Parts: sequence; structure tokens; C-alpha cells
Amino acid sequence: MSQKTPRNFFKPLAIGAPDPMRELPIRLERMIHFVPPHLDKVRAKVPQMADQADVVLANLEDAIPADAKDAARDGAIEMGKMIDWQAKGTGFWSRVNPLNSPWFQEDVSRLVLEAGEQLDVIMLPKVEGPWDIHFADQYVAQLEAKAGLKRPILFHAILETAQGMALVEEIALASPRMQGISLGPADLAADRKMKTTRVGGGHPYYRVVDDPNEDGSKRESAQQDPWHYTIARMVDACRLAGINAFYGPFGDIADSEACEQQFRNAFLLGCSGTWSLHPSQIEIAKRVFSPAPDEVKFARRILEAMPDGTGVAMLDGKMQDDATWKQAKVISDLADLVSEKDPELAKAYAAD
Ligand SMILES: CCC(=O)SCCNC(=O)CCNC(=O)[C@H](O)C(C)(C)COP(=O)(O)OP(=O)(O)OC[C@H]1O[C@@H](n2cnc3c(N)ncnc32)[C@H](O)[C@@H]1OP(=O)(O)O
Ligand SMILES: O=CC(=O)O
Ligand SMILES: [Mg+2]
Repeated sequence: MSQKTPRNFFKPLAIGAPDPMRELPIRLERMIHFVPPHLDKVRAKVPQMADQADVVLANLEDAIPADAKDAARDGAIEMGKMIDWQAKGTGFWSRVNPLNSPWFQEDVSRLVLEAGEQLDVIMLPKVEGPWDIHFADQYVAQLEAKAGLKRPILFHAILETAQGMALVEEIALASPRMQGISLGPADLAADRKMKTTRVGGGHPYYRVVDDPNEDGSKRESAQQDPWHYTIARMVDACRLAGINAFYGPFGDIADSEACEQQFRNAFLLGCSGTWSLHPSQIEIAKRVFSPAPDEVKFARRILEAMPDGTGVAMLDGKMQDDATWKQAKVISDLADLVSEKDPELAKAYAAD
């Protein structure tokens, strides 16, 4: 037997560590906003970011220079104490360095021991397989016990290696700490030897071409989505495990239109949210990962047409049944969650 028995799966991994969660807390996580915590000027904006974003993340990994890793760790701990995250209803996460780096152990131990009460989620990069989650799980349980934490810290893995991709279901199922998985298109592209220098989005050379025209005129061609398979597979793995899928970084900060399209594709395929690297991407994510008022109104008409969720109904010429009731419930539940945080959208969802 290579897996824990069902009863043992939910036992704490260290004496004195909090009980693992059986159900994930239901939280609005439309965007995970990345902050470089070693920069005093940007760190000073954290309270402002916490007003705007659903989740604020102190990034300790890539994009933080090697000689600023200690300062970033100090800054992350300071961020944890800057505001009362739980009272505010904004998630506080940190992306730590990879397990094989010289920084992982100190990143995790200091975060858990010094900011563990504030920290909701540790984002683990370059996860290769369930063994990475198991190692971090045991280590964090020891630290939680030492810190006397009452609430377990959750894990979020980044899908950014070919091996991680091959084992994505096992990663998603590895621990009750698993909260979700994000696509890491930059590292994944490099690991797969994809020929691109872009961070997410499409590529003008990745396309299909129409058959030749008899008159020799120019053939139509259309760009394709190089991330479709990966996102769809990640969503399936996450939903299999009852956790959440997220799109990751979109690197062309100036191209808000392409960013919005990439986010929208992820939203439609089942992702709960995305990363925002720059303040301008917070608004894009908010727009995309909140359901559109028209969709919400139609979804609520479906729910009203079939109050017990069974049977068949016709709405505007479209057949509705138990399955579309479930689709409608996904949209309506998300709208309820958004409404708790966003009075403007709550009004738009309620308007006739
Ligand atoms: C690709 C694989 C990955 O791992 S992605 C994740 C790792 N990368 C990151 O975390 C990058 C995070 N973002 C950043 O560092 C910056 O946004 C980058 C991309 C460098 C652009 O910064 P900069 O050239 O200053 O942009 P800007 O002049 O347009 O900034 C306008 C004002 O906004 C601020 N700002 C910028 N980014 C953030 C942020 N992430 N959070 C909070 N504030 C941010 C800037 O400081 C600037 O402020 P001000 O107007 O000067 O007061
Ligand atoms: O960490 C994110 C990525 O795209 O790589
Ligand atoms: Mg990466």
C-alpha cells in the first residue's frame, strides 16, 4: 500500500500540531497579488494592496535577487504583522524558495514561527511529485506544534516542471493541506524546452493553417492556445482532489488586452483566480474572475425554474435540467461570494 489509510490521512503529522482541515475554507481568491517584500517602497503599499486584492503574497522565490533573500524574508514577516489579515478578510500567503535551495528551510521555519498565525498559505514552487508535499507537510507540522498554532497552514503548489505535470493528480491528492495549484508557464516552458521567451499567453507562431486555396490566394490561419491542455489537465486534477486551480503569471504587463484574454480562458475552464504581478493586473483579474451580471441573472433564473434541482425547463429557447442547474449553482455561489466583498457588483447582480 503506497497511500495512507483514510483515517490516518487526517491525523496531525506532529504531536501538538493543529488538526488538518477536512474542508477548505470558502474564500474569494480571484487574484493572488505578488509583492517583492525586500523593497521598502513596495512593502509600504501592502495595506493599500490588501484593500484591493483578495490575496496578497510575499514572494521570496524567483524575481528576488540572491543577495536580497534575507531582506525579503524579513519583509515577508513584517508584512504578516502590518495588518490584521483575518479581520480584513484578505488572504496572506508567501511563496517560499524551492525545497532544494539553500533558502527553503529558513523561509519556512521563520514564516511559521514568526508569522504563522497570520499566514494562510505557503506556495511551494517547482513541485516535482507528492514526495515534495510530504516533506514540507511533515516539516510544517513540526513548526506548527512548536509555534503552538491552532489553525493549520495550507499549501499551494506551482505546476512548473514536466515531472510535476506528469504527477499533477498525485500532487493534488498528497495532503489535506493542499489548497490549490497554479500554472507556472515560465518555468514549465523552460523545463519542457518550449521555444518561447514569453510568460503565459499565446504565441504568434503557434497556429493552424487552412488548406491551400485553388487560386493561390493567401491561406487563412489562426493562433492556437499553447496552454489549453495544461490548464484543462490542472483543473481536472484539482477538482478531483476538491482543491482550487489558478492561472499563474502573465508577464507582458503593458498588454492588458492579452492578459485579460488569458485570464478569461482560465476562468472559463474552471480556474478560481490568477496571479497579479502589477497593480494594473488586480483590476483585470477582478473583472474576469467575478461572473458577469447577465450570466448571474440567467443562472439565477435557472435555479428559480427548478427549485429542487431536478426535472426539465425551457428558458429563452434553451433546455435546462439537473446538469445546467449545477452549472448555474457554480455561477450563483460565486456571485454570492463576490457580493460579500464587492457592494457594486452585489448591486449589479441584484438589479432587474
Ligand atoms: C515569471 C515567473 C514568476 O515567478 S512571476 C512572479 C515573480 N515576479 C514578480 O513577483 C514581479 C512582481 N512585480 C514587480 O516586481 C513589478 O511590478 C515589475 C514587474 C518589476 C514592474 O515594476 P515597475 O517598473 O516599478 O512598474 P511601474 O513603474 O509601472 O509601477 C507603478 C507603481 O506600482 C508599484 N508597483 C509595481 N509593482 C507592484 C506590485 N507588485 N505590488 C505593489 N506595487 C507595485 C511601483 O512601485 C510604482 O509605484 P510608484 O508609483 O513609484 O509609487
Ligand atoms: O513561477 C511561475 C512561472 O511561470 O514559472
Ligand atoms: Mg516559476
